[in-house]
Amino acid sequence: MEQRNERVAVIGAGSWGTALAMVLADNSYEVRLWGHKLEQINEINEYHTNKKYLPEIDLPHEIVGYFNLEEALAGVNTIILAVPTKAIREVVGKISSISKEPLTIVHVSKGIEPDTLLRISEMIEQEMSAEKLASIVVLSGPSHAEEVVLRHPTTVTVSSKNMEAAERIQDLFINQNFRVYTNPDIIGVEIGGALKNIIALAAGITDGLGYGDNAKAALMTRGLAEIARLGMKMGASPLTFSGLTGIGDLIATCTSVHSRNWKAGNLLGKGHKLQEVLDNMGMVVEGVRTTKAAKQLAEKYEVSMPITDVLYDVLFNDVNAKEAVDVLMARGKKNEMDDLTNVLECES
Ligand SMILES: NC(=O)C1=CN([C@@H]2O[C@H](COP(=O)(O)OP(=O)(O)OC[C@H]3O[C@@H](n4cnc5c(N)ncnc54)[C@H](OP(=O)(O)O)[C@@H]3O)[C@@H](O)[C@H]2O)C=CC1
Ligand SMILES: O=C(CO)COP(=O)(O)O
Repeated sequence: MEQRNERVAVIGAGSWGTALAMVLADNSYEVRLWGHKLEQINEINEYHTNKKYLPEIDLPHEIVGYFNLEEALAGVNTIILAVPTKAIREVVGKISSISKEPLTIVHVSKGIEPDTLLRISEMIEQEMSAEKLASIVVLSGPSHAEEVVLRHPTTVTVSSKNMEAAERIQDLFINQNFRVYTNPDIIGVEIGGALKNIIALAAGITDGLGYGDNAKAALMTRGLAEIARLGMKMGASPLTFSGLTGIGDLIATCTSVHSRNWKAGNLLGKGHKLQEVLDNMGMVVEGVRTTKAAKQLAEKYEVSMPITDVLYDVLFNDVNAKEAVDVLMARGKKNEMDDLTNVLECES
């Protein structure tokens, strides 16, 4: 395929940034992959590998690694921002001070900032000078990097306040293996992607405790109910939670050995301490910080989020994982239709 004229810079050379760079290279764009570790960038350019994050994979030679951010951004008007939520402000601040042209920023991170309780698109809006920002687009959905780089069929969703920009990004990424949908509900898309990590941690814990499929199905179903309850209060459409960035990503993350959130939960369920688990993971486990943020959001919006509550206690108050499950099971009786009725009321 002939190379397309547009250059795209992927900012963040971890698992997801590298996988998305490969999709763009498959689509014949000139891809610049920026990372903040010189040794890793040298590895990408000399050996065409990124062994720490994707050990088995050879990268296409069209992907060029950049260590200098100014050089990576030169002549570029679309960037893919693929750093953990914790690093968003620092990295976007640097981009804002360097960029010369208005940029479309496609963020692919799944988190909420504790304390400010902002979604990632809102954090970007705060850090980027208005005159340097063309549009913000979020790309989310059930998409483990490890499968995307094998070109296994994957579906994702893009959303933005500016749907023309979202459609442009749909065209940028879509190919035979990577199918991209649009959804105008940016709140629902960002909330679903961030909060499924909490439930994936919890699913890992019950698997680690040896509880099996019934417990996991219960967590996923009741987890989606509490995500949707909060999301609707924040202004999301309930329908988004039955889409790719809701139930779709929840299934992928709660049931996959690739998920870092599931893996971390699994180790916690087996009795390991949180700090030890995080120290050994070597990659981001977004759900830990997001649990803090979601607990604060539940208080702010006065929404009941029992799974988030007990997970918070396991992570931050040293509550034993088995006791936390006992707390969930001993809650007062409920009518399952209460949540479903809320959804119908919201739709009417
Ligand atoms: N992995 C996946 O399959 C998917 C991930 N996501 C989301 O994408 C986001 C990124 O995740 P992922 O790539 O998997 O994470 P990884 O842990 O695999 O990689 C994160 C990358 O960001 C870099 N980084 C961290 N802090 C900074 C900083 N301050 N400045 C510059 N670079 C920094 C890391 O560098 P260093 O090597 O130095 O740590 C690393 O290269 C997360 O929000 C995640 O939820 C979404 C969908 C799929
Ligand atoms: O979001 C993901 C897949 O859609 C990746 O999940 P983890 O961060 O748990 O690996």
